[in-house]
Amino acid sequence: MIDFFTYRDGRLHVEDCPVDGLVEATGSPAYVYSKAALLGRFNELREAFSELDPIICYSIKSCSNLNLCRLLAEAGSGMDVVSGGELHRAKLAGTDLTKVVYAGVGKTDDEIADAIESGIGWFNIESEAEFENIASIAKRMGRTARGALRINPDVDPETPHEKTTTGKKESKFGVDIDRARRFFERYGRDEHLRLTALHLHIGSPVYVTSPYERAVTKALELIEVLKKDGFTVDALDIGGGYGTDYVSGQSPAYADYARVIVPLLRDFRASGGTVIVEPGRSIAANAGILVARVQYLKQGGRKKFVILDTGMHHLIRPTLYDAFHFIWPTRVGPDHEPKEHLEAMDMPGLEPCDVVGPICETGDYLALGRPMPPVARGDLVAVFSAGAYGMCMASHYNSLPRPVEVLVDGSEHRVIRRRETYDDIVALES
Ligand SMILES: Cc1ncc(COP(=O)(O)O)c(C=O)c1O
Ligand SMILES: N[C@@H](CCCC[NH3+])C(=O)O
Repeated sequence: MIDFFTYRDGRLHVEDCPVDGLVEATGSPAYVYSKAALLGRFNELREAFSELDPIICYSIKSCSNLNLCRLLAEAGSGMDVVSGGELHRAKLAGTDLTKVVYAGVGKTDDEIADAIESGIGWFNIESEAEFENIASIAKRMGRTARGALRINPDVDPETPHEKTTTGKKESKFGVDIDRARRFFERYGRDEHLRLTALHLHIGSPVYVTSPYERAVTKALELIEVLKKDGFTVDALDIGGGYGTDYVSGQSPAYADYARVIVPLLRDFRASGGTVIVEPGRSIAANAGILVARVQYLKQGGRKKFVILDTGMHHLIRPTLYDAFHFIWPTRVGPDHEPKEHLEAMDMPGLEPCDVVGPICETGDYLALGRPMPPVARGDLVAVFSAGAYGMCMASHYNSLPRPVEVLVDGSEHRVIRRRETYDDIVALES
């Protein structure tokens, strides 16, 4: 099982907190996070890449609750943001703003001015038009900002779903690597937006290390060419995308990625270059679960449906990317205590179920044909590895409130975002 989410005597615990007891107190559905898991992953990453002493910019989009951002900022993390709203969160979390990188293809004038005013580290520049706009805003403000050109190294990240590939040619993100020299020729001497860095982000999740190897190698070759052209690139942001265990043991450890990446960047670092990484999923995904209550069981033809009080409106990944999330009751008999996800689904006495939500969409499911131990109306189930791209992608579709968010620390738990009410849902409507 995943660290800090373990079964003891048939009861799922988050750290030392039994989940069923916790959810009796908070109600369901609930996103439940483990502080130790979150910080454990952050420290594991820092350790694995320590030789490069990178600026770690946690990717806020993956799980944006302020309490979690604050824990990471306190541990020394910078932030990767893609909007004014995320920059606002980074500020509220107490982030060192010089360690903020700002990506996104559609930054507005107001967002840009705010980021310049805030003194962020780098704008990750996604197009020629955007460069010109940021440079002219900085000039008007009498300020200087730093930019990193986002390049598409055109490597296949081998992500499991085409919707999460980003670093190939003809992607809306960044510019093709072949255009980079021209980009520097045109803009590399600007005084208000100093183009001194490169950025890449090849996709997410990337379960193999070789695409990083190819992408970083291409970036370093480009840096050499740019140097000969008379430009200095003193920072390289290699993005995020590291995998996580949706299925036990599915993903390489940070140390495996580092084994490939660190040697490539050793000389760049030794010559004074700054390395930046932007992990999101790999820090947050296995720090959180979504706990829901079984509302009804239903037979449809030969199919058995387990109908929950959560669904695609709270966790859209299965619907959007055909993503796998291990789902298991929070209380089980001795025959059904899971150790590994795939092995668990081979246990005797399971029945294939479609695990679905209350939303009026056929696509509203969390799993199809999934072997599950017997469950009854009123039981709680946990959807694992839901810490990243869970709550932050949740919606009010069908006017349903979003779940409460709870943080566990040892045997204590604390509500870090209260459950929404119906009044919250209509609060902004006149
Ligand atoms: C530019 C950028 N950086 C970082 C990330 C974080 O990726 P992940 O959560 O897979 O680490 C993303 C999302 O894919 C991204 O678009
Ligand atoms: N939201 C995604 C992947 C895209 C990450 C952001 N570029 C997921 O749930 O897996």
